[in-house]
Amino acid sequence: MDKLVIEGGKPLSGTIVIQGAKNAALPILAASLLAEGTTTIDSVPHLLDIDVMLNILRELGCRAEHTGETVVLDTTSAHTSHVPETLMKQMRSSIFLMGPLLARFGEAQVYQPGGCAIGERKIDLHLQGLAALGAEIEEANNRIICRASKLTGADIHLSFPSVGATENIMMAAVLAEGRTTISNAAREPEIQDLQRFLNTMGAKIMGAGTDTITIDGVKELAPCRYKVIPDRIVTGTIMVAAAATRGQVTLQQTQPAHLSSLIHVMRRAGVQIVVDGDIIKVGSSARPKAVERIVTSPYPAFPTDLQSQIMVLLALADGVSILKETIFEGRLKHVDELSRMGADIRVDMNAAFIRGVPRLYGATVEATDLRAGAALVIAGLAAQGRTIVEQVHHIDRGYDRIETMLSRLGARISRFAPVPHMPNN
Ligand SMILES: CC(=O)N[C@H]1[C@@H](OP(=O)(O)OP(=O)(O)OC[C@H]2O[C@@H](n3ccc(=O)[nH]c3=O)[C@H](O)[C@@H]2O)O[C@H](CO)[C@@H](O)[C@@H]1O
Ligand SMILES: C=C(OP(=O)(O)O)C(=O)O
Repeated sequence: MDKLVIEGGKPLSGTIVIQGAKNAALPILAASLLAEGTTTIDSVPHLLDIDVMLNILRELGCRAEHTGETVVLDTTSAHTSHVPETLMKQMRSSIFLMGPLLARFGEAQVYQPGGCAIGERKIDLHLQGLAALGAEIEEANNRIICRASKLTGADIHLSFPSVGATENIMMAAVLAEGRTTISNAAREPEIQDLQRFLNTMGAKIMGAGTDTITIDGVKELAPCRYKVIPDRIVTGTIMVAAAATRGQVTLQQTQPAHLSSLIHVMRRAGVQIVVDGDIIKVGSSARPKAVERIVTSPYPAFPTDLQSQIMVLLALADGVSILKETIFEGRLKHVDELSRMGADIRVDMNAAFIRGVPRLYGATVEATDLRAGAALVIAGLAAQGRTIVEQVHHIDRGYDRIETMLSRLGARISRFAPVPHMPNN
């Protein structure tokens, strides 16, 4: 397992171009299955999750090449609706195959998806949505089989605005007969990106970005070329890293409108942020101020995917902050690791009470999930001394070579891969 070794205490400085969004690219790649032929997707980052998605698509019979930031995907010879269990287990986003497979083949044979251990992460809302469109669903042990000789539009109300369920239902409903309306839909920017992509393929979807999405089914979709939006969570991670190290960083090719809640919180913490078109400049020279209360909630509120990163800034702030996680019940595991670095944080139920300390100290810590890992990297950059972050594969799910990106900003960070064992003879 790779490790990151960080010599902390150096302010980040320089300019960085933000990668395409993992959480937009993954459903878009799955949705490409809906059209027969060659679709080209630009701005696709090199991530473990993207590799897994491309391997699943290959297993289904597609041809997929990822060169530079572009994926060329030929879905013509896709021939099976069965996603192997081993690939399903490698990430949560494997569940995105369910809607497109059902719409294209009238059947999807999948398994409970895997992914980071941040909560129970049920898929009941995905299944209820597909059932409302006419799918028959069989569940036995870990296996899920959805079948529908015909999908028919329906009015679907989500009891919670689940991002993945909204996307799966959109992807199944595009080829259904008639109109589907999703109410209490998730409003995340990645849903708007999926709508734009599907409409570029010839779908008729309106309303993404609001809580009501209307999908008028079409007979078929055509392949297209499409560019994925910038990754708002990677943008946010670098913004927090710049502030925590008291550096000056310019982030290019961002979508600042997608980060309003983070910008608001960081400004309350005393960080200077200048927005100019698609550029965000972050600068900080003083100790951050505590922020009384931050609550993670569905977009446009503060994102759960930036909760662990902002905690590092608050751990260094002057005063006491409260950070409440309402989306995933198991997403405060980084607290123990940050405490090993000198942070003073107490957890009560789903709330972290953070008493800021003047400095953190390097330690050997373990990335327990993707964003927890990113937070530990930020903590290591800001800390005095050497930090070793273990279980880096979690971070590789969402950051395209994080050490290369941070080295460009002057960070002292290197990756160490285990030396392969050489037999004596
Ligand atoms: C690939 C991707 O886009 N991942 C994002 C997506 O995950 P994901 O789509 O899995 O997140 P959801 O919005 O579905 O989940 C939010 C909450 O709803 C619950 N739930 C969800 C579905 C369901 O059928 N039943 C159910 O109870 C989950 O357990 C969780 O507590 O949105 C999350 C919330 O913004 C982000 O943290 C993830 O980075
Ligand atoms: C939780 C995340 O991703 P996933 O839904 O793919 O596990 C994330 O991106 O922070």
